[in-house]
Order: sequence, then C-alpha cells, then structure tokens
Amino acid sequence: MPSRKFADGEVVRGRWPGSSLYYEVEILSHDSTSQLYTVKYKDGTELELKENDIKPLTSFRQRKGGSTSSSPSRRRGSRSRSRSRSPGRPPKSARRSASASHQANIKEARREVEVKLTPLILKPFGNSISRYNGEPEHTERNDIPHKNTQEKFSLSQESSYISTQYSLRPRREEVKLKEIDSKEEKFIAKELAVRTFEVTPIQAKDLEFGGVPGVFLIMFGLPVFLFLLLLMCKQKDPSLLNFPPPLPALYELWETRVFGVYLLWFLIQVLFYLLPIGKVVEGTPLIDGRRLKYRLNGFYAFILTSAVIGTSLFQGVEFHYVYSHFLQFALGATVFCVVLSVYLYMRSLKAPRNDLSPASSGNAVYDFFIGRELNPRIGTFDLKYFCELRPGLIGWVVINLVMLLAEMKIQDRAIPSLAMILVNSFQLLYVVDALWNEEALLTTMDIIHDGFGFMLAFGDLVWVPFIYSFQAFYLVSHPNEVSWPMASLIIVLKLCGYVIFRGANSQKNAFRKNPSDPKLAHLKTIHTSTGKHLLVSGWWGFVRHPNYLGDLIMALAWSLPCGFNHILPYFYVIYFTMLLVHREARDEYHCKKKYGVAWEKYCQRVPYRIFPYIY
Ligand SMILES: NC(=O)c1ccc[n+]([C@@H]2O[C@H](COP(=O)([O-])OP(=O)(O)OC[C@H]3O[C@@H](n4cnc5c(N)ncnc54)[C@H](OP(=O)(O)O)[C@@H]3O)[C@@H](O)[C@H]2O)c1
Ligand SMILES: CC(C)=CCC[C@@H](C)[C@H]1CC[C@H]2C3=C(CC[C@]12C)[C@@]1(C)CC[C@H](O)C(C)(C)[C@@H]1CC3
Repeated sequence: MPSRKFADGEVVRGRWPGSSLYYEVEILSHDSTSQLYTVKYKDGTELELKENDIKPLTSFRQRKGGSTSSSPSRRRGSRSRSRSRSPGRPPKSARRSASASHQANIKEARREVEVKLTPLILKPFGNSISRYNGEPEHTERNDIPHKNTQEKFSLSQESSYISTQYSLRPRREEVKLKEIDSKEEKFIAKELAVRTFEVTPIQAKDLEFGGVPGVFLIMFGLPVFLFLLLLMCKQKDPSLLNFPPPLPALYELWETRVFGVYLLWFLIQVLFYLLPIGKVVEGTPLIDGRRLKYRLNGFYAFILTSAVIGTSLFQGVEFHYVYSHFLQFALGATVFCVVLSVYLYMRSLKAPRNDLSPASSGNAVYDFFIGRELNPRIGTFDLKYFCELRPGLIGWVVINLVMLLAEMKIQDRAIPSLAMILVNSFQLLYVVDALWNEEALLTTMDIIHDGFGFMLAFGDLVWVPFIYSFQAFYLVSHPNEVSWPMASLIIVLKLCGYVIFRGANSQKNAFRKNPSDPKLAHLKTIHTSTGKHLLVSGWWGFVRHPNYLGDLIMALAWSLPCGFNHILPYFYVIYFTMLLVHREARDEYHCKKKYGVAWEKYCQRVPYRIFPYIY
C-alpha cells in the first residue's frame, strides 16, 4: 500500500500550482488512488496537490523579527477585501475554529517568499459563482500576471456569472500590480459601458423561457389561466371536459375595497419586515465583492401575523369576505404585481450596471419579465427578498385558513373535514419550514441569478397564494371524506417527502457553510476547479436534485386528500413537476458552466436528475 508523508490536519507549505511559490496550507485529506492531497489555503481555497508540491513548514528558512503577517486575509488591503472572496471560503466562524496549535504554527512560520492572494473579478455581470474553467490545471493560469487583459476578459457572452479567481503575487510586485489593477478597473468600466449600451445581441444570449415570444405568452397566459382555474373550481362539476365558464367582465371583478384590504395586508407585512428583530446575515458576494445584509425575521413576522389573525378572529372579523371575493382578491394582487413590475423596470433603467441581474438580456420585454435589477432596494428594504417569503407565502397560509372556515360555514360543519385539516397542516409545515430556514433562500437561483421582475413578482404575490391554496379552495365546494387508514398513508407520504426535502436541503446548506463540518465527514465529495466541492454521496449521491424529489412527493401528499373524482386538485402536482424539471435544466446549465468537467463527473456518478431510475 503506498504510504503518505503528510497527515490530515497537518499544516505545511503547498506550492501554488504552476508557480514556485509556497503557501501555508492545511492537509484536509489524501486520496490513495490518485495520490493527491486535498489542501486548504488560509483563505479557504481548496486544491489538490501532489506530494512533491508539499513541503514541511520546517524546510523553510525562518524570517528573523519579521513583523509582517503571512496571512493573506490580514494583509489583503481593504479594497481587495471588499471585492470578491474565494467561492469555497468558509464563513468566519468556521475559519476561527482552527485549533490554537494550528494558529501558533502559522504565526511561527514566516514566509521566505511573501505572497498575496488577490481575487480577480473577471466578469462584469453576475454574482458569486465562478465561471466554468475546467479542471484544476486551469487554476495554474492564475498565478501568471495577466499580460493580455483583453484575453482575460474575453468571456462567453451567454455566461452571466462572475468569475473569481486567485492570483498569487510576490509582494514586491504590489505597486506594479496596483497599476495593473487600475488598468483592469478601467477596462472593466469600458467593457461595462460597451455591454450595457451596445446591449448584448439577444440572439447571442441564450434566453430562457422560450425567449421574447415565450415570456410574452407567459405574462398574458398565466393570469388568464389563473382565473380560468379558479372559475372552473367553483363549478359544481369541475370536470376538464366541461366547457370553461366565461371570464366575468373586468368591472365585475374589480373592487376598490378589496384592493384596499390587499394593500393593508401588504403594508402590515412591510411593517413586520422592518422590525429590528432577528439576526442580520450577509448574502453571497455580488459582482463587486459587496455582500448585502439581510435581516432574518420571517419567522417572527409569521408569529406576529398569527397573533393579528387570531385577534381579528376573536374580534369577529368576517374572514368569509376573502372567500366570497376570492377572484377580486386575485385580480387586486395581479394589478398590484403589474404596477410593481412596471416600477421595478423603470427604476432598473437608472440602476448602476453592477446591480443588473445576470439573467437580463437587453430586450425590454424579456427584462420586464425576468427582472433587470438583481436586488432592488429602497434603503435597506430589499423588495425581492421581502416578496419571496412574506406577503405571498404567509398569505397562502391565511388563505388556507379562510378556506377551512369557509368549508365549515358552507358545509355546515362543527369541525373542518379531515381532508381540509390534512391540507392545512401539510402546507403550514411547508411555510413554517421555509420561514424557519429563511437564510437558505439567499443561495437560491431566484436571489443569486434572477432579477426582480414580473416573473417573481407574479409568482410570489399572485401564483403562490392563489394557486398553492388550490386544494383547500377545491375542498370548500367539493367535499371529500378521507378514511383514517388513507389519512395515515398520506401522512406517511408527506413525512417521507419532508424528510428527503429537508434532509437534502440541510445537508447541502451545511456543506456549503462549512465543507469541513465533522458531521459531514462521512460524505464523499468531488473537487471542482472553483475550489468548491460537490457532494456525491448522501442525499446528493442518490439523485442530482433530491430536494426536488422530496418537494414533489410532498406536493402529491397535498393533493391526495382531495380524492380522485377530479384531476383539478392535481393541477399543482402537474405544474410543479413541470416547474422543477425546467428549473433543474436551468440549474444543470449553470452548474455545467461553473464546474465543467467536475460536473460531468458528478453526472456520471449520479446519473438520475430527480426520479431514481426514471429521470
Ligand atoms: N414550492 C415551490 O414552488 C418551489 C419552487 C422552486 C424551488 N423550490 C424548492 O426550493 C429549494 C431550493 O431550490 P433551488 O432551485 O434553489 O435549487 P437547489 O437544489 O437548492 O440548489 C441548486 C444548487 O445547489 C448546488 N449543488 C448542486 N448539486 C450539488 C452537490 N452535489 N453538492 C453540493 N452542492 C450542489 C449548486 O450550487 P452551488 O454549487 O453554487 O452551491 C446548484 O446550483 C428546493 O428544495 C426546491 O424544491 C420550491
Ligand atoms: C408561475 C411563475 C411565473 C413563476 C412561478 C415561480 C414561483 C412561484 C416560484 C419560483 C421560486 C419559488 C420558491 C418558492 C415558492 C415558489 C417560487 C416563488 C419557495 C419560497 C417555497 C418555499 C421553499 O422552502 C423555498 C425554498 C423558500 C422556495 C424558494 C423558491
């Protein structure tokens, strides 16, 4: 059996690939087959090195009285700190947890060659995800000062991600490099000007959702479809074979009072969002290295909302009004969403280029849909983040409650049906889970990649509350008695889905937060050229999107209590399968770009996307 020279956890010097510079690293693991060590640099960058490229600390001459810290993070100027971080860099808390002896080792050993790790921002659009640059040998390019800046920036047009790479530079070159940096900055500014004003030709960019015609259809089709579904559901026989009822005239649907109630609801949620309670966390780094701050108080907002709703019920507020004006509320929310989308588009025209979403194309229609600005904010109020979890998601739970009360009233029941209780409690668990794990939202495609435009505004404020509550709405006028054995089976299904959904999301979130978390030590990973790893065992070794699988199983469990008389309550499962299959394809596309060969390796090891042995 081949022997290894260095032990896990040992602090040594690792050669930066392609250079003669050595850097303090910690040995993370050793692969006996490839004979490669996975090492971690002090700023969190992880690479695989050959044994020849690793030297014990003692083999380096000590620098007498050297007062300069060898820590790249300490020496990194404020400018570079404010730019981008290593994609694989663990959070501060994780870095601080290194043992005291490890720290002493680091302090004791002074560099012969002093170097600095400076992140270079290579792409003027996007967020914190690195561009596809193949396998590790590509990182070797990074230590070479960029003679040809143009080459560095000639990135594929369709890639909308920032690429953060590290340059290892001898210290004496710093002044020279500052000049290069300032040239690079001027270049970026010039590039940006060219890109934004001579807007990327639409055909040169891969537009999602069927491009301009596709989004045009979605924007007009979805609201019409929503009203058709709601109207069909209200029919006595909601069979798809029945001719859909005609859409009522607009004047019948519009009620200013309803709109006022909707605005009041929205403002209450704004107020709760602004309350200075809850932890403040930083989002993923933006193109310019900035990290936006987000207050996590969604769960508190939910508790406060429950208190308001409970008090109103106690005071005798007539919640049936929402049921009897359901279509009017849906229209009010749609109008609000259109006004909001117009506002978002108009303000995005004045937004600095760095604030534009990597998904935006330069085409007005497409950008109105996908969102031109990535994180529109009024002061510290983040419009997208707020809308994603508050008025719509919490509104969904309130609408479900309204349906439960309406069922009792219309069907003259003393207690709600078992089917209604199941639907209400399953979806309540889903929403509470989302609010409890609010921080996880910060790494979703919606926050990192998509702008805030009609798609998310309509999705968050109209689609989620009025379509996701569809099963409860259906049960009000189409009662279904569920037996206890059937209910038990549905509960087991829901719990299975939840365990997969939560297990997969938590495993990935914990791994992304701290890749060396001892609780995850049993999991196998593959290295990618960005410094990040991909999980290839555990939930993420089962299928490539285990969280989607869990979500879909839960969706089925939400529909089953409605029985098998009609397909309508299964609309959510069908729509959701389509949404997640499409979302998976979008994510796959981005991951292929980000991780290249490593992603292909992952796909070979984990061949199924969502459904094992099926898809
Ligand atoms: N109810 C709804 O309507 C609805 C709609 C959409 C989504 N969702 C739910 O929202 C949650 C989040 O979904 P999402 O679409 O944002 O996608 P996600 O699956 O949470 O995230 C995808 C990202 O995970 C990372 N990743 C992929 N494979 C990995 C691996 N093997 N190891 C480590 N990291 C890996 C990649 O990003 P990095 O490598 O950059 O970290 C990838 O871009 C899901 O649970 C989903 O079911 C619900
Ligand atoms: C129909 C149209 C135009 C768009 C639909 C998209 C929209 C409904 C979804 C896009 C991202 C989704 C999402 C959740 C809800 C539905 C979306 C907004 C989510 C808030 C549900 C709860 C989860 O736990 C989550 C991870 C927080 C979800 C984040 C993404």
